[in-house]
Amino acid sequence: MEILSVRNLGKIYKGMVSYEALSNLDLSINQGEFVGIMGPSGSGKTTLLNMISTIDKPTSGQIRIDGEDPYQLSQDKLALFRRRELGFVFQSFNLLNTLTVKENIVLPLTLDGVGIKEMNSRVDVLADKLGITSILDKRTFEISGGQAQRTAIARALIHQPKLVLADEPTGNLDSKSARDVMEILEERNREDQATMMLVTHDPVAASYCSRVIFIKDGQLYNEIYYGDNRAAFYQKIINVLSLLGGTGHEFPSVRI
Ligand SMILES: Nc1ncnc2c1ncn2[C@@H]1O[C@H](COP(=O)(O)OP(=O)(O)OP(=O)(O)O)[C@@H](O)[C@H]1O
Repeated sequence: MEILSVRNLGKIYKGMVSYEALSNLDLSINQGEFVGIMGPSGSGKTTLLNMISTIDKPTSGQIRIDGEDPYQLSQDKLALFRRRELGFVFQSFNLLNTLTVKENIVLPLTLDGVGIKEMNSRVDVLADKLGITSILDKRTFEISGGQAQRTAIARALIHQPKLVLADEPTGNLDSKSARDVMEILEERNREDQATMMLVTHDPVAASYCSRVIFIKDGQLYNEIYYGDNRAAFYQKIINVLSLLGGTGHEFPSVRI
């Protein structure tokens, strides 16, 4: 079943000089897929993510999430749609520092008026899966970057959204924590069929996806699927990146 459908998407930033950041982009993500988006700096990844996460409006084309065109919704319904149907994971974690880990995780449920018992049971199950049970009562300044990102992932998954959108989720982590976070995302995708789209510069992170889509100059460049194993997929990703161009800084060639 198709969860995300992007058709003929175009975005022109208007200013002193207009800039076409995306043009005629088609993309579709099925239920249970874990899709990585890669491309050189300035290729349009963030623009695409902003359109899908309903933060910014496309200039042309159409986006449907589970059959719904979010841009046809009123402002109120759009806010509700974003909160209920989407989950977000950011590079900078975006946790609220005045709240505990647990309070951060249940925030989407609190806003939706879910009962305490239901909330507690969902947190317990998810915290166990993510290995953060022992830090649930800590404040965010008392936990590590890796633990903060796991907390953010728990918050993104707690309301069982249709689509989880992750923007460079490993960007602020050391390589060990980055792998842990990717393993957790991959596990939740595989075991719970959580549908995910991840924008990343990191080929190691991308190698945990089931498919990687490459964008160049605002257009689809190529896509590759996970084959037999992660090492081989990583190598395929590196090969496409080297064809795409870009600097070593943009695409760190960390070995697996
Ligand atoms: N608000 C804006 N106004 C004008 N141009 C913009 C705006 N936002 C982005 N752009 C331009 O659109 C193009 C695509 O930008 P975008 O941020 O989507 O790229 P990206 O692939 O996410 O890059 P990076 O990997 O560096 O984050 C770039 O050339 C950028 O300069």
